[in-house]
Amino acid sequence: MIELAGISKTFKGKQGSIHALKNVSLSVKKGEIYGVIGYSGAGKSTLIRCVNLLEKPDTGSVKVKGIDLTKLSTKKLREARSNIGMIFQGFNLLKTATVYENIALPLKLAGFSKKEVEERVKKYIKIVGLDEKHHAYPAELSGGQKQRVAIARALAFEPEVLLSDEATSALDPDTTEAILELLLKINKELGITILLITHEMNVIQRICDRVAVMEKGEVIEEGKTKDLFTSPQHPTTKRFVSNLFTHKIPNDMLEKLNESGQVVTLSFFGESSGEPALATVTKKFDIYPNILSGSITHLKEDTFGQLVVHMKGDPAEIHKAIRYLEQDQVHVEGVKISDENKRVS
Ligand SMILES: Nc1ncnc2c1ncn2[C@@H]1O[C@H](COP(=O)(O)OP(=O)(O)OP(=O)(O)O)[C@@H](O)[C@H]1O
Repeated sequence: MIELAGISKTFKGKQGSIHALKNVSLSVKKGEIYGVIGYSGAGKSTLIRCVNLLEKPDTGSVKVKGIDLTKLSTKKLREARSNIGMIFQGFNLLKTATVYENIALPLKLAGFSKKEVEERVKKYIKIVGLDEKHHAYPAELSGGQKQRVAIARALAFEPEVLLSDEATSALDPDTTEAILELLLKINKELGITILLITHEMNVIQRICDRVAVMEKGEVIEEGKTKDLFTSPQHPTTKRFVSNLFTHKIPNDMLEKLNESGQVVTLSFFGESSGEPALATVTKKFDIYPNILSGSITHLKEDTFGQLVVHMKGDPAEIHKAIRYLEQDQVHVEGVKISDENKRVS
């Protein structure tokens, strides 16, 4: 649905050139939710703005549904853009217009008939759950409600692609969760392909099928969200994942426990596969596992769990137990003593 190939973008500033994007390529399939994550300045905003050509790349092609937008005339580009909705961190609502008008005005300007405008506004206000708020002004709405209006405004054009530029970054955790649920609903029920940028790993974890990690204008790692959680490769990806699971085992405790066995992190998918596997190895091998900490979190279509376990026993038995767990689809990693003392590396 979206194909970016060899995108580069340089900004000329007072202090010289800034290479915001360096030869970035990525591909988003139809019906997918694709996330781009990176720390501030990584180039995420520039990248997403290149998709609808709010920012024109210096080199590379931007294909949406097979059409290279960089090659289109102004008129054709305007048409192509109507198939690409966008939502922003700051909502971008008209303060002096009601919820209804905020959604209706862009449609009117685009030439939709009065009847069509009315039908679409009503339909999408309902979909985003703001039926009671037709006549409210933005100042009377919470952050989450404002983002719902912005989503309805984007959906009213019935686009096949929705771009989300840090849409939940200004919201509290509960409201973020509700907006992510809404994005999931839009993706599933309306079949809209979503490309989002974020600096929050929980957004990726909760709704994205695939993810690209950006740093200094480049994609440093890319893959299925599931794979990134179990075996992140790049140190930056590892940092993002470990920030989500902070199983803090104090260094002195770790040293002591390692004298009588090994402390490991077990990562697994599915709500219950970790503990039953652990129960089985206890029966099969001469080891005594003790759970030190654990957590389970929801991915888009799965659950992901981590247990930090002290495996007490003979090293040969522990080794056999670990092999057994790995064959049972449990990812096992030793917990190292670290400066940060957060989690596994
Ligand atoms: N219009 C511009 N003029 C000059 N430099 C720019 C411009 N837009 C972005 N940059 C620079 O390009 C780099 C990438 O910026 P970008 O906003 O794409 O990163 P980001 O990952 O979205 O960061 P943030 O999360 O802080 O928005 C930064 O160094 C930024 O200062």
